[in-house]
Amino acid sequence: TSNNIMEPQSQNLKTAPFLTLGRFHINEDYGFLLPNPLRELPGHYSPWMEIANRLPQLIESHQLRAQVNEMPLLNCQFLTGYREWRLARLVLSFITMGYVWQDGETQPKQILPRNLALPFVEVSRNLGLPPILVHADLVLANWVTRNPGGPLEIRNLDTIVLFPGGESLRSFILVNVVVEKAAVPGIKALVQAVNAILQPSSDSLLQALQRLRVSIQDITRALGQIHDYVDPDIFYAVIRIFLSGWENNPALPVGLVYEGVSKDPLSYAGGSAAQSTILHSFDEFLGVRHSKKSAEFLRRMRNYMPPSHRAFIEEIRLAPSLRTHVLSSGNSQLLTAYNQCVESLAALRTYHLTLVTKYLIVAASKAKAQRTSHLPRPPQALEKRGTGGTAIMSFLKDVRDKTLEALLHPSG
Ligand code: HEM
Ligand SMILES: N[C@@H](CC(=O)c1ccccc1NC=O)C(=O)O
Repeated sequence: TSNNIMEPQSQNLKTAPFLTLGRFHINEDYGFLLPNPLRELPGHYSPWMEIANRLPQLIESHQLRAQVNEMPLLNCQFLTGYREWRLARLVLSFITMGYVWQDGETQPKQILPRNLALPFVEVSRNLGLPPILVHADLVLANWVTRNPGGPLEIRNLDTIVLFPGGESLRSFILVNVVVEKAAVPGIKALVQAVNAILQPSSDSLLQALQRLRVSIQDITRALGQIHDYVDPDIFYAVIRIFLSGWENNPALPVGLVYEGVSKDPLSYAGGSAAQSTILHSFDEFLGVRHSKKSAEFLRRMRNYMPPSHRAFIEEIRLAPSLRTHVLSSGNSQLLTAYNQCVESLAALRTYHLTLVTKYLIVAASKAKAQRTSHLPRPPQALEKRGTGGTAIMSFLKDVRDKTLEALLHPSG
C-alpha cells in the first residue's frame, strides 16, 4: 500500500530506524571485518598468489623484486564478486609493500613496475581505496578461523598473507582482528543510541550508553593481548617498515612512480589503525573535538577506509547531537553514562600510549644502543613518526587529552 502522505513523518521513524548497519556494509557479527574472507583467487591469478604465499621468504632472500619483474600483466576482468576484489587488493598491497621495502629503508624502489601498478590501481579504484596497504587489507580482509565454527580468538585465527616477522607479525595482525570483533557490541550500541535519541526513548538510550562503555573496555582488554604475542624489537626492526608509506617519508621524499599509471610520483600515507573506523565512530557519536592538526590527519585517514565505512562515520556526524540531548534532558543517569563512555575512551587511548611507548620509544632506544644487533638496522625515518605519518607521542597525547575535554559537568 502506498504511504499515506498525510501520515506524520514521526510515525515512519517509529518503524524504519534512522541508522542501520546493513546500509553501510557493517556486519551484525563481524562489524567492520570482512566476513569470511576468501583465501583463493581464480587460477588465472596464480602468478599473484604464488608470490603472495611465499612473500616472507622472497623478501628475506631479496628475490621478491626479481619475481615481480617476471610476473605477467594480468587483466582484472576475471575477478568476480566483492570478496575476490578484496583478496586481489590484499595480495597486491602486500606484494607492493614488499617490493618497495625489500632492501630496507636505504634502498627503496622508486618505481612500481606496470605489471603490479596497473592491476593494483585498477582494483583500488574499483574498491574506492588508495593504491597502498591500508588497515582494511592488513586486518579486515586478512583473517580466517582455523575451526570455522569456533570463536574469533587468537588461538582459533590465522592470517592469509604475511610479511617477515614470524609469530610477532601474525599475532600483531590477529590482535587487531580481535579488537575489531570486540568493537561490534559497541557499534551496535551506538546505532541503538542514535535511534533512541530520534524515537525518543531515554531507557533505550541509557542502556545503549552502558553497552558502549562495556565494549570500549573490552577493546582495551583485547589490545592488551599484544604483550603476550608481539616482540617489540621484532615489531620495531623487522615489521614496521613494511607498513610504512611514501608521504612525508624522507626515505621516499617524492613518493612512488606507479609505472603505466602516472609519470609523476604519487604520495600515500602508510598503514595505521588510525584507518580503523571504530574510534572515528565513537568520537563523532560522543562529540569529541580534536585539535585542527589532529582532526586534519584523522579526516585524511577516512579516505583510507572502505567508502561505505567512511559514509557510516559521516551519517553519525549528521545525526542529532548526543551531548545536546544529554544536557537538555537534565537526566543525571544519562549524564553519568555519557561521561563513563568518554572516560573509557580516554582510558583506551592512554593504554594505547603505553603500547606505543614500549613498541616504539623504548624499542628505538634499545636499537640505537645496538643492543639488538641480531636484528636488521631499524629505519631512521620511522624513528620519530608513526607509519601513518604523525609525530608519534604529541599527536596521540593530544588526541587523548581532547577526549577528556568532552566530559560534561552537571552545571553545563
Ligand atoms: C604495537 C602496536 C601499535 C603501535 C606501535 C601503534 C602506534 C600508533 C601510532 C604511532 C599512531 C599515530 C598514527 C600513525 O602515525 O600511525 C597510532 C594511531 C592509532 N592507533 Fe595505534 N599502534 C599500535 C597498535 C594499535 C592497535 C592494536 C590499535 C587498535 C585499536 C590501535 C589503534 C590506533 C588508533 C585508533 C589510532 C588513531 C589515533 C586515535 O584515534 O587515538 N593501535 N598508533
Ligand atoms: N602506526 C603503527 C603501526 C600500526 O600500528 C599499524 C600499521 C598498519 C595497520 C595497522 C596498524 N595498527 C594497528 O592495527 C606504527 O607507527 O608503528
